[in-house]
Amino acid sequence: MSDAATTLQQEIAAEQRHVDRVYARLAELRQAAARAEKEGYRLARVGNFGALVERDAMVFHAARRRHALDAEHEGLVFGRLDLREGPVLHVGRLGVRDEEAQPLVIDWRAPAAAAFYQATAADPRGVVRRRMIQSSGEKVTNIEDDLLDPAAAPEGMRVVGDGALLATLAKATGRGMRDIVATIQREQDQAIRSPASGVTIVSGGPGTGKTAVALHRAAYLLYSDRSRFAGGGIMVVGPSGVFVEYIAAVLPSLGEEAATLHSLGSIVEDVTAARTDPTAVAAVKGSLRMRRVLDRAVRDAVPNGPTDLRLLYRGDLLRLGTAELDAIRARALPRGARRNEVRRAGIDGLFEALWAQAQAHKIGGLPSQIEFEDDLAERPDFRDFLRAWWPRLAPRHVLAWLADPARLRAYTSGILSGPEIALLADAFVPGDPTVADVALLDELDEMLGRPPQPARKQRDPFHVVDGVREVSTYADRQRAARAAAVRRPDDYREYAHVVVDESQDVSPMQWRMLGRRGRLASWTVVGDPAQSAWTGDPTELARARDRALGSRRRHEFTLTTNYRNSAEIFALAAEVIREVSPGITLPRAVRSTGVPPEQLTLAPADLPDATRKAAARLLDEVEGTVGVIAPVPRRDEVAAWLTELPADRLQVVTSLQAKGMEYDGVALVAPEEIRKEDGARTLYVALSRATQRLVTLSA
Ligand SMILES: Nc1ncnc2c1ncn2[C@@H]1O[C@H](COP(=O)(O)OP(=O)(O)OP(=O)(O)O)[C@@H](O)[C@H]1O
Repeated sequence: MSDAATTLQQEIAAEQRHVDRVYARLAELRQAAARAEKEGYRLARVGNFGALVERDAMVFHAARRRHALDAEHEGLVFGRLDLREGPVLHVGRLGVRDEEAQPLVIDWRAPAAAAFYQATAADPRGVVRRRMIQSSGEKVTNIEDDLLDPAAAPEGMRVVGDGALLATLAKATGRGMRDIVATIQREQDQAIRSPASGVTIVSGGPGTGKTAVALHRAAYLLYSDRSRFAGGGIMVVGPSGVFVEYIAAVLPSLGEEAATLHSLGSIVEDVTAARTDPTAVAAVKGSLRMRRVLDRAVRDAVPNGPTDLRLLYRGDLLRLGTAELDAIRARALPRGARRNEVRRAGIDGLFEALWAQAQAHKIGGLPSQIEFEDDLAERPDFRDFLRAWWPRLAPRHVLAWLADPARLRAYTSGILSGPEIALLADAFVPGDPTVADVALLDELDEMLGRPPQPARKQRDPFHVVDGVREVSTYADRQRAARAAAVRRPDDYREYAHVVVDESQDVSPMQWRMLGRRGRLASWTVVGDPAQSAWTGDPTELARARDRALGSRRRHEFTLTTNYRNSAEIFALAAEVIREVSPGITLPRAVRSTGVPPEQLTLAPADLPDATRKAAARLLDEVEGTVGVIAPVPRRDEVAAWLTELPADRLQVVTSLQAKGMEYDGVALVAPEEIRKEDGARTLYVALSRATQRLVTLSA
C-alpha cells in the first residue's frame, strides 16, 4: 500500500471509531425512546384521565423522536471541523450528545455548524481543517479534507483526499433528488441561513442548486424556530406534479416531514391539474385582466336559468321579465359582493319587486308585506325558481361557462384582444382544468364566496376510545407522530413560510393564488428569469409578484456555479440562451466529461426509430435515469415509441414538465418545435437537464 493509501486508511479508522460511538449512543437513545413509549402505555393502566393525557403526550414525543432517529440513520455523521481553538466538532444530520451531555455530533443547521459550510481558505473562520466523511450505512468509506489555515495546523495534522464535491457530483442521479447536506457550498449556505423573516430571493442559472437550497432552507427554518414554522406550516410550491415527485424525498431524508409540497396545479382544494396549456394560452389565462373577465362571468345569469318569473297570487298574475330579473341581480351584486354570500339580497330584491306589483294590481285582500313574503317563501314553485335563478355556484361551474363561445365573447370583449379571445376558444374543458385554470378557479372561489359548509371529517391517526384519543400499533404511532404537524385543512391559508421554486414561471394570476396562502408568511422565492416561459406582460408580472410578497424586507442571493451539467452540455445550452439574451451572466459548469452533446438531424419518418435507439443507448451509457423530453403536444406520441424500453430508469416528459428536473442522460426530441411553440428559454431549460449525456434529435 502506498503511503497516501495507508494514511487514508488510518484516518478512516480514526473516524470510524467516532462514528461507532455515535451509533452506539444512538442505539441507547432509541431504546430510551422505546422505553418512554412503553412507560406511556403503563400509565394507561393507571386509568385516570390525567394519566391518559400524559401517556398520549409521552407516546407521541417518543414516537416522533424515534422517527427522527430512524430517518437520519444513513450517513449520520458527514463532517468534522478541527478549529484553531476549542474541541474538534463533528457535523451530522442531527445532534447527538453523550451521557454527560457533551456533543458527539452537532446538527448541520446549528450555528456552530455554519463554519463547516462557510469557511474558505481566504476566510477560514477559525477552521484549520475541514473534513468530509463519506459513509455507506454505518461504515466510513472515504474522507476528503480541505486545509483552510495551514499556518495554524498543528504538527502531524494529516490532510487526505481531493474533492468530495466533485466526487459527489459524478455519482449517478436516482429517481429522486438527493439531499446535498454534506456538500453545501458557501454561497448556498448563506442563502439557506438567510433571516427567517421577510422574503429571501435566490436566483441563479440552471443547476446552481436553487431547488436544493430552497429545500434545505425549509429544513433549516424548521430547526431554527420549530414552534413557529412547524406550527404554522411551510408550503413548498413547485411547477409540476412530476417535479414535486422528484423533490419529495429530500425533506424526509433531512428528517423533516412538517412541510407540505404542492404543484401549481394542486394548490386548490379538491383540484389536481396536470395538463398544461400552450404557452400563448397560458399567458392569457395568467394575465390579471382575467379578473375582469371572471368578474363579468360571476355577475351573469346562469346558463339555462329561468328568463322570467310568473306567479299566480290570489288569482292575479305577478310577472318579472328578463330585464327586471337582470336588474334585480345586478342591484344585489354591488362591486365586491360575493354572489354565494348575497343570495339573500337577491331574494329581497324579488320580494320588493313582486310586492310593488301586487300593490299596483290592487289585489283584493292583500295581506301585510311580511305575510305576503312568507306566503311566497313557502310556495314550492317560488322555491324552485330561486334554486334555478340563484343557485349556489362552485368555481368550476362558472369556469365552464367560458367554454361557451357566446359567453366567452361577452366576458372578454373590450378586455382581451381579438387574437387573445381566439386563443381562449376551446381552451376551457369543463371538468378537466389545466394548471393555469387552477389559479382562475381560486380567483373565482374568492369572488363567489362560500356559503357556510358543514365541517369536513379529518382522517385521524388516533383511535377514539371512550372519548380518549389513543394510538395502538407501531404504524399508528409513526403516522400520528408525522401527522401531528401536517394535519391542516386543504384550503389552509395561514402558512408561516412559503417556498416558491421555479418562480420565474408563476403567472400573475398564480401569484395571487399563492399570495392568498401566504398573507402571514415569510417567503423563500427561487428562480431564474432566463428560464422563464412567460410570454405575457413583464411589468404586470412584476407587479403581481410584488403584491403577493408585500412590503416585507427582501434578502437577495445569487448562485453562480452549475453543479448539474457537464461543461460540454452547458456550452450548448448557453449558445441558445445567448441568442435571446446576449449579455446574460451564466453560471460556471464545474465538471467536464469530455463527451460533447450529440446533435442529430433526421428525416421526420426516421424520428421514432432514432429516438428509440438514442434512449436505449443512453440507458446503456449512464447508470442513473434517462429523460426523453418532447414538445408538449407530442409527449404521448413519443412515449408510445419507447414502450419496449425498460421503464424503471426512463421518464418521458414534456418540455414544460422538464422544468427543474434532472437526468443523467437526456434525449431531446424535436428541439426546433419546442423553440417555435414555447420559445428559446424553454429550449434552454430542456438543454440544461442532463448531467452526463445529451442527444438532440431534430426532424
Ligand atoms: N453543494 C452541492 N453539492 C452537491 N450537489 C449539489 C450541490 N448543489 C447542487 N447540487 C446538485 O446540482 C444539481 C442541480 O441542483 P438544483 O436542481 O437544485 O439546481 P437548480 O438551480 O434548481 O436548477 P434549475 O434551475 O436548472 O432547475 C442537483 O443534482 C443537486 O443535487
